[in-house]
Amino acid sequence: MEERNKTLGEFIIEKQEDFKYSSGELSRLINSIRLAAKVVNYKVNQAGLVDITGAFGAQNIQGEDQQKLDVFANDTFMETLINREIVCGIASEENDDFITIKGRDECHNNKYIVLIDPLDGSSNIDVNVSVGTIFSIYRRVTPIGSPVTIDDFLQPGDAQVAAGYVIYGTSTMLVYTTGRGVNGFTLNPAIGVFYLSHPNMQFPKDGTIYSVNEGNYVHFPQGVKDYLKYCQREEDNRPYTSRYIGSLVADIHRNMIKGGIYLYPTSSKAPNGKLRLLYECNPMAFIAEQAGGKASDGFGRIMEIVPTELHQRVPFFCGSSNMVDKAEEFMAKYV
Ligand SMILES: O=P(O)(O)OC[C@H]1O[C@](O)(COP(=O)(O)O)[C@@H](O)[C@@H]1O
Ligand SMILES: [Mg+2]
Ligand SMILES: [Mg+2]
Repeated sequence: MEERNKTLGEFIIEKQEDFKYSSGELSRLINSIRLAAKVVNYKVNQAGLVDITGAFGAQNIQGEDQQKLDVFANDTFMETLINREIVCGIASEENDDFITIKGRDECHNNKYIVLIDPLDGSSNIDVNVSVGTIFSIYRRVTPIGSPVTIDDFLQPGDAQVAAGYVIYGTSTMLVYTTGRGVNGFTLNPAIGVFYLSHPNMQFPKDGTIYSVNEGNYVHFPQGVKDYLKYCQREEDNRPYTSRYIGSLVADIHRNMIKGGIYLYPTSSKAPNGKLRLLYECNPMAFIAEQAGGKASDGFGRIMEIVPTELHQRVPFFCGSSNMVDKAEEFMAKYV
């Protein structure tokens, strides 16, 4: 079968031996995420027609006003993952704490845990701009059969078994890695099947796009300010183009295809940055590095950070390797 016409299901079966832990569960887990993504995609596409936009009327542990679609997406992914008996624990941006799941035998015999940002780019839901879902998969570190603990979730990004995202955009794509490169699948909405449309995705080493919320400029560290001035200076192939969608998944997806860097630095409003290490930065970093890009906190690899809290935030610089290197050069001047 021609590579590009392969379905996600066929790809998963074929690549099964590629998974770090060649077990049926991981492929069934990726398949579960595919199913949930289709349900969320259907709702995202109805956002203008049914009452699924606007605030839900509650705040999450991050102190953010939950949007109705945040809650719908969270419920959908949670129910799908719980009912499929593959994972022993789930942590979500929308849940204060992680949840543990017992198998049919009422024991904790499943070996994978999932961390998820069910709806990324919440500020864009009501204005018909691309949003996404981000997921990160680990093998538990506590003994199989014993109760899941926070230690199973506080693992560095380098321990991820798989990670990926769904982008609900002009088309809906599922992009994921199991540590053997990055592959992108586009949904044919007419028949509800994901097809391999972007095999072996690669981050260009260089780019001319930088993505940052420049509204926070005055609060940025001096190294970031200097790097942005470098991007804007009339030299070589600069000034670069500034493109910021406000949905992490969409900004990084575009930069992975075209070349570019995404930055969410610290600021007075976000002393540790805004993005969460476990279910935003680590999975996007795994994707970026597997595609030949880089992901840093401004000084070192994101995936080497040893987490201390479920919802901890970190500064995030992610994209074309030469651009991340240059940004780190400017940051290093002020340590
Ligand atoms: O509006 P800001 O402060 O620029 O933040 C935008 C960033 O915040 C996020 O929306 C955070 O994700 P959530 O929408 O999942 O909370 C990112 O997707 C995006 O890159
Ligand atoms: Mg997010
Ligand atoms: Mg979110």
